[in-house]
Amino acid sequence: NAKAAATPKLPVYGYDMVDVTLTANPGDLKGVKRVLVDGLATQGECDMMLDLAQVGAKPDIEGSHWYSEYEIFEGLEVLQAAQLAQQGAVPIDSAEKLLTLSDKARRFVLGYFGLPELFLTYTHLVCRTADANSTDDRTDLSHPVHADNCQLDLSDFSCPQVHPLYTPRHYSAVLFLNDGFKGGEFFFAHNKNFSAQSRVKPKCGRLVGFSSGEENLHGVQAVLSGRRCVIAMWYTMDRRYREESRQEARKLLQSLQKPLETKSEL
Ligand SMILES: O=C(O)CCC(=O)C(=O)O
Ligand SMILES: [Fe+2]
Repeated sequence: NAKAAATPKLPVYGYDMVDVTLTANPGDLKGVKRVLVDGLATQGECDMMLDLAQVGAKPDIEGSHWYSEYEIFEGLEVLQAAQLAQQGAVPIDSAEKLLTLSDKARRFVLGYFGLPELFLTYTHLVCRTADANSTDDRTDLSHPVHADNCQLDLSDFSCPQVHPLYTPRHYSAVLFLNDGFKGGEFFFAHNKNFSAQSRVKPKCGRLVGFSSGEENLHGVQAVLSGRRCVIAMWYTMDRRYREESRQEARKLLQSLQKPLETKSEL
């Protein structure tokens, strides 16, 4: 494999990034601000997130206008995860890991794209599960082609940034947690005809990162069978829009940590 011989090296962005390897660069992905890496999470970490989703992810009513009628769409936010830990429904470590993994992804995107500052504005652990009515000849998408920070207008393909639906999002990333389902590929799309420019096959630890504007139209192919889980993340360079609930989640988790064992010897 000629590509393997010339695997480009990534700069190391932190002590916990040494296992992160570049899988596709903007050129491979047929766009400008796009990147694909592997190794951002270990199998153990993916399993923790899958277990967390299994217990905590709940059907998303608000999103119901866009997701496929053949799939169940469930999500969990960071504060909800911390609250589940408080109730003893999930391990504290798992709720903590949702925070640390999403922050690791943030630091990677910040470093790779050479940004001065970057804040998470929303973090969502999300699973899409094919339901009993799903058939292999389905032609719909799990997530229609869209841009993350503007509202694509299909009449003229303009993409106005309309509030309040879209807070200022500058970068997006998706950390894939599993494979073993049918369909469910992420793809970048051409403007106008929406055909795929490049595709990403989900697997544990794989991260796709990209700028959130109309230059990065993307979608998700139908999940034909099984369950596909990811951590979806949106980032902003404007600190006024950072995800407040992360602080709250962190505080709550810190209050739950066992105090250090008191030493018996005096
Ligand atoms: O799950 C994915 O691969 C992408 C989802 C997405 O694009 C979104 O939620 O905006
Ligand atoms: Fe998106």
